[in-house]
Amino acid sequence: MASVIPASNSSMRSDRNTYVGKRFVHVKNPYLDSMDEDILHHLDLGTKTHNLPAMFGDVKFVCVGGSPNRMKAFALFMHKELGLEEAEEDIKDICAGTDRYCMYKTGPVLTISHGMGIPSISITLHELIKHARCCDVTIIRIGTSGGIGIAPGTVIITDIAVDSFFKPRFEQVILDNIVTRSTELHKELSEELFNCSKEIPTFRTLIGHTMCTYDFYEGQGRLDGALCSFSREKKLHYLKRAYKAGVRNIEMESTVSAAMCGRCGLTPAVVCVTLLDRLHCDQINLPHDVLVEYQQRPQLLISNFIRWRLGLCD
Ligand SMILES: O=P(O)(O)O[C@@H]1C[C@H](O)[C@@H](CO)O1
Ligand SMILES: O=c1cc[nH]c(=O)[nH]1
Repeated sequence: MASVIPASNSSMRSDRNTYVGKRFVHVKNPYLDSMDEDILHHLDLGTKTHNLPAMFGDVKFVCVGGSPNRMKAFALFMHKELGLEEAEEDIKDICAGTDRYCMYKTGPVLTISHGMGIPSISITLHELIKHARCCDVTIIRIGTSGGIGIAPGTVIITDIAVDSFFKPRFEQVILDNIVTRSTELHKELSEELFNCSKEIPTFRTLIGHTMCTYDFYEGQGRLDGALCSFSREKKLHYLKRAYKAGVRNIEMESTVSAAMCGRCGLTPAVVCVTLLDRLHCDQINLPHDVLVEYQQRPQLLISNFIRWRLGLCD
């Protein structure tokens, strides 16, 4: 791990929860304060080697998504949209010492890739949140998903993240207990995002429930995995029940993201484009250029939202 500040520097050990009158990021772990050093292994950062409060203290928006290339493209796009002076070549991957995740900072926007699935994003969020000394942070997952009963290319702003039983909960196994946490998202933020989407006439945006699964194949009722233990009829029956329960898309990170961020004082949102209609097919067979354009849709919406929040819109 690259050392950027002297190991003896103690100025970074600022007290937790020091912001008054603001919604600050807070951690719920009494053990962290007694640690002499904390190595954020998967981000290749650490409390003795990096001045984390100085690096991230001014962050107001955290944008996360699965793929490193997509998130790098988003960071470069935000850099342009915010009209920042720094040369594009100087925007470096903060986590370059590891190939697990990538991270870029452009003004108040931190962009991070989280890999695929609940365990992967959960590790990212633990390491991201536990030494964050920021306040009033909005965290938005910008992802892809499978739609239910809607045209591919539609962008869904999640109002409620639900599990495979259509329940708004995230079940975390802790030791040998199942701990259930709420997956409530921020209603006003979803509405604010939806209002921003009205300025973009080139694609459709909806608010709906998002189902989060532990798997892409059997877990999402696909018939094309290495294993399949149900019939086409059962699959369609399940997806139609999901639709009736308000689910409009399926992905793999929203419940844990809502549960963790909500508990730690970040305001979470989830905005995903749909790549297919699961009532019609299981395979994603879009031409490459269409896939790329679809993936840019949530990015465009979030860029508009951030510029609007920062007072940069006309
Ligand atoms: O952010 P991405 O596009 O990676 O999100 C969805 C959910 C899974 O991580 C992945 C499955 O293809 O795409
Ligand atoms: O069908 C899909 C497409 C993208 N991501 C998912 O999790 N499911």
